[in-house]
Order: sequence, then C-alpha cells, then structure tokens
Amino acid sequence: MLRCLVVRREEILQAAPPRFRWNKPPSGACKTGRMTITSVPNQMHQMPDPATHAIFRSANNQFSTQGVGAALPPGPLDTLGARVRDFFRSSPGAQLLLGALPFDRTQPDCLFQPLSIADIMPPPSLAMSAQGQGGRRRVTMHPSPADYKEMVARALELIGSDAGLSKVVLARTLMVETDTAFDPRAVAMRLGRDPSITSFVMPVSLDGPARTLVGATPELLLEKTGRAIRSNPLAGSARRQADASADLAAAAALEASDKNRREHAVVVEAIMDALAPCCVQLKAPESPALHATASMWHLGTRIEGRLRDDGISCTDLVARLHPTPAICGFPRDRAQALIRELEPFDRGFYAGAIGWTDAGGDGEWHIALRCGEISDRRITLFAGAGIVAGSDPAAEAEETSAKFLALLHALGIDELGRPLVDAIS
Ligand SMILES: C=C(O[C@@H]1C=C(C(=O)O)C=C[C@H]1O)C(=O)O
Repeated sequence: MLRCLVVRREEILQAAPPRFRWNKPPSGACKTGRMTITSVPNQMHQMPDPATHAIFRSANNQFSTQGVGAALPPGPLDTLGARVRDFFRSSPGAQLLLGALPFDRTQPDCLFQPLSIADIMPPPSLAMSAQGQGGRRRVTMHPSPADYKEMVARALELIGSDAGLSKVVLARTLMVETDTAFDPRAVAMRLGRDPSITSFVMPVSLDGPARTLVGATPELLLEKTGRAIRSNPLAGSARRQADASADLAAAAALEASDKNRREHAVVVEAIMDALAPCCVQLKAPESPALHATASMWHLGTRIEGRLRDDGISCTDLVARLHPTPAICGFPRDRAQALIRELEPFDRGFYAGAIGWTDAGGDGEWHIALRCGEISDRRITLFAGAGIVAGSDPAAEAEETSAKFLALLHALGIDELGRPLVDAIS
C-alpha cells in the first residue's frame, strides 16, 4: 500500500484561513476567499422553516441559511462531482451548495443552494430551551445493548475466520420521543458549546415532512482550499473522565493501546491511498495524536496534501474517500455488506457527510457523527464503534454509550431518558 507521497518538512501547508464568518457583519456584503455573498438581515430569532433551515459552524466557517434557492438533482456519490459542476455551470450566479451525503454511496444525497445566508447564529438564549424540552420522553434502543454485543461478537468471529476482513464499524440507535416538536436550533446551540467540534443543522429531505440532521462532529473528512487539502480521520476512542487524573490515564491508555492503533492505522492508510493519485504532496505523521472533545478522547491523524491540478474539486475527493474505514471498515465492500447484514436499521445520513462546496470546487466536508435525525417530536441518535481483532463486545457497547453523550447532554437526558440536572456545566 502507498503509505505516503514523500513531503519535505518545509512544505508543510498552512491551515486554511477563515472565510465565512457570518457572525461579523450585521448586514451587507461579506467577502470570502473566492466570492462575495450578500448577507440578509438576521431573522434567526424568528422560527425559520425547519424543512429548509441549515446551520454550519466549524473552526473556520460559520453560517446559517434559510430556504432553498435550487436543489441539486439528487443522485449517488459516483456522480456527485459531475452534478455539482453541471449545477454551477448552468447557474452562473450560484456561489454555494451545501447539504448532506448518505452513508451508503448508492443512496441519493441532499444538496441545495440556499435562498439566503443569515449573518448571525440563533440567539444564545435558545440554548437554554433544549434542556427543558418536552415533558415526557420515551427512549427506545435499537438494537438493545445486549443485541449490540451479539452483533460485535458475530463480527469478531468473521474477522477471526476471514483474513480478508480486518475492521467493521457497527452502530446502534436511540430513539427519543417527546410530546413537543424538537427545535434543531436549540440542540445545535447546546452542541456548539464544545469548540472542538463542528456543529450543524442540515435538512435531509427537501420535500415532504421536515427531516433534519443535527449534530456535533469531531471528524473532518476533507477540506479543500485551492490546491491545499486536509483530512483529519479519527479512530480509536475512550470516554472522558470527570476526575482529571483518571481522564489523563484514559488518554494515556488509549494512546498506548495496540488495538486502537491498529484500528486507526487502517483508516489513515485507506485515506492516503485514496488521495495519493490526486496529489503532488501528501503527508501524515507516523503516529496518531490525541484528540479531545468534551466527552471523548480519540486518536487522530492530520493528513495534508497538495493537489496535482485545479480541476479536482472537493466533491470529487469526497467521492474517492467515502465511506472511510473510520465509519465503515476495511475492506469497504465486505464491511458494508456486514453492516447491512447485522445492523437492524438504515443509517440514512448518519456516518455520511455534511458540508458545502463553492463554485470553484473548494469546500469542507465532515463525517456526520454524534448526530441525530429529527422528525417533528422524534429524534433518532446514532453511535458506532470500530471492531477489530481484540475488540471486546462489552467495551464496544460502552464506547457507543459514551458517544451518545454529546447529543444526550444537548437534549438534557441520559440514555434512559431521565432528565439530567446539570447536563453541561
Ligand atoms: C462511528 C463513530 O465514530 C467513529 C469511530 C471511532 C472509533 O471506533 O473509535 C472514532 C471516531 C469515528 O471515526 C460514531 O461516533 O458513531
């Protein structure tokens, strides 16, 4: 396998400069890297149409949008790059497409050009409303933790018997039902308190009843600015601990864990292999680094590269990468077949990607993790864990419980639906 296209140290690429900062100008024109987008007076204090309202808040870019100016004709991932190029070619004024890609590359995606881009985020006071949401809550686990452990045990048998399958990522869901509709903006505001993540609200159905993906992902699939590209895969995880020394011990144990390093290495290799043919430079550190969110430790690797030519867009690259072994397994086809066989639900847009692309092919795509799909009074949360030889079913089930925490805290409940008194301090 191609581990690395050699790069000299002095050629280390700079992180992309901030481009969209919708918090800044109250109204008027906002200049970005390649484009000028006219912001509209902020209307976020009013309840926007949930079917077509989006929020995107990463380290470099923040914006919220309302309405659909035009939808990209939906299709499978193989055709995404071509459809995006056609869209911008036939809509000369269009500057931005944003949206969600499903986990399954063959299922249709959901991208659109927003009608308007708002200049500020929802009011912080909204964050308070999430915790008190709904009087009664009913939580349904699917599969149950016991069934999830059996799925993991079955995967381990196959990994042990089939030398060709080295990793599979298995997920479970929690469905939370309340007696009032969820407000995705309030959930996003609470999720956005963790600066280490990208929080988002993204419509995943543009016609019919509103369906919205809301989440707080720590994992960058791909960012492209000009010829500079970056990916930051995560794999190998441990729950954060309240006690500081126990927390450091958990991080140190994760860093030293052979099982977690193997689980991580397979992801980095697959991403390097997928990007290498498009790059004149591509580099990744030899060892992963610790990456912290408010509730999890992860092993992460910052991969940086320089593209061969200007014709390659971020959506072309996403189509090469997705789904990575971080959220699917390795080899991809076998892992995906096993996911289909063992998981008793459709992932939909969970473990897909959310993000944006501009008319020049630059953009930013994050893996849709630590997320839930809201449909009126119901939110379905998803969490998965990578299974490799040496995984322990109970530990993997525990890892998925820990991964639910970001969303559960934002909803103000625990895994059984009981209110949290002080969900986030
Ligand atoms: C599948 C998820 O997370 C992925 C799996 C990880 C792991 O197995 O350690 C870590 C980060 C993600 O790439 C999830 O959060 O649902």
